[in-house]
Amino acid sequence: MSSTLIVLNLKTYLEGTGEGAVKVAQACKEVADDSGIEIGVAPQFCDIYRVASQVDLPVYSQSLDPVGAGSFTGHAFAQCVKDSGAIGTLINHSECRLTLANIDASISAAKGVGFRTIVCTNNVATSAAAAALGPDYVAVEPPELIGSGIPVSQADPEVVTGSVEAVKRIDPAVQVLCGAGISKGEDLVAALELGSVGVLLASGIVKAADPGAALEDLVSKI
Ligand SMILES: O=C[C@H](O)COP(=O)(O)O
Repeated sequence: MSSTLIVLNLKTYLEGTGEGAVKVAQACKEVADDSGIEIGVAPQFCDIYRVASQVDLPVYSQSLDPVGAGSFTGHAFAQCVKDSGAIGTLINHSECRLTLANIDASISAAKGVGFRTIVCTNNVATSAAAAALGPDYVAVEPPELIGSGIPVSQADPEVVTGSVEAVKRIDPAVQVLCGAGISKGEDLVAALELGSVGVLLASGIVKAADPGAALEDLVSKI
């Protein structure tokens, strides 16, 4: 496997009892195996167990709450998310934002169960702030480009290069992903050329008529 990382966030695009998520995850696995590129998938909480038990692929939760076992109604408890089969989590996605204190606490909760942590940010300043909290990855995504079909690598390359520089300055061990509007092979190549190690993406693949073919295109140029 190369060190390039692709994480496909399924958001709440898929209805049903998880069959759709399993199908997309299987397509991810096939493309990962064929290309040698690591691909992970982030289904809804209710689909984590089903996806993780049916597909041999890294599964992430879409968020994680900074709570332990106890009286925490409506929260996602790290140990249970892990027991469901996840190996990591997104934290602070633009569509599920947390306070700075809760980002820090969620990273701690995730690390407490050995999770890979991907903290989402919206600009260079928040990328630097997130890096100071020591996650494994910072994923920078300008909110206005999310779901737009306009790749961040084209519309706002400076937010990627700026985040890479800022994160490196704060903690060189933290790696940078970028996302928003990424869907094609040239978008992934551009993301890597801007200094990120991979992409966090969603609509361009999940909403494609053939997600498997869209994934093949995504990895076709590296
Ligand atoms: O988590 C994924 C990002 O929000 C990007 O979404 P998008 O690929 O639909 O723009």
